[in-house]
Amino acid sequence: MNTDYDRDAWTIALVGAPGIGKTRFISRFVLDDFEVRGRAEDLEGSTKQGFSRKLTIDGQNTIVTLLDVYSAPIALNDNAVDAVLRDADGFILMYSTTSPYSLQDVVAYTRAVRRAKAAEPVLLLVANQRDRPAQDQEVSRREGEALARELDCPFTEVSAKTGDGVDDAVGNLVRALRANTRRSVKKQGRFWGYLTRR
Ligand SMILES: Nc1nc2c(ncn2[C@@H]2O[C@H](COP(=O)(O)OP(=O)(O)OP(=O)(O)O)[C@@H](O)[C@H]2O)c(=O)[nH]1
Repeated sequence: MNTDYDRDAWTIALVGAPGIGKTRFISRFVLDDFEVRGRAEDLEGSTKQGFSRKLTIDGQNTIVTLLDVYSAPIALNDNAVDAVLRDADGFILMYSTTSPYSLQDVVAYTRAVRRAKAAEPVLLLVANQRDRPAQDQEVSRREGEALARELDCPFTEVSAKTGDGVDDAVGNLVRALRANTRRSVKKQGRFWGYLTRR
């Protein structure tokens, strides 16, 4: 039995406009279920509680906890929400491809995340609802990519409904978080080396 999951544990907060599919994304990732019912009912309406799944990414056992951060605009200036954001390791900035407004909102949510975190946060821009029919698609891939360049973070498209891209999105964010930790450990090493040489 492998017991080393908690050596690689990450908390990821989902932020974005109301009604774009954050809860369904969590349900899909944690329970492999889209319809929020039964056990998944517990996913609704939480701020601080996360929903965790054990999985293996690149051969390393991992626990990923997803937090559905309350998304009402007022929460952008809320101390309780700031505290939740501060505790998260990484962030999924989500919008829906069916809502240009939700794309615009990402900028304000990103600002809230950057304000809450002391160091530069590890971000992933995620476009949800890619399964919806062409006539419902109001935000192009190109617009998503342009915003990702502006925010200086990677970008991916998913569907919480079909599950397409969901595990890959979380996996890629975990890889970025691991790389970020290795970089800061290296920096700390250089700092200690500098101090001990003096
Ligand atoms: N077709 C399709 N519908 C989706 C998808 N994701 C979410 N939805 C629908 O969008 C609606 C809102 O989904 P939620 O997961 O509750 O959205 P939310 O962002 O958590 O909403 P708040 O809790 O208000 O912040 C639901 O009716 C879902 O069925 C998706 O990938 N594809």
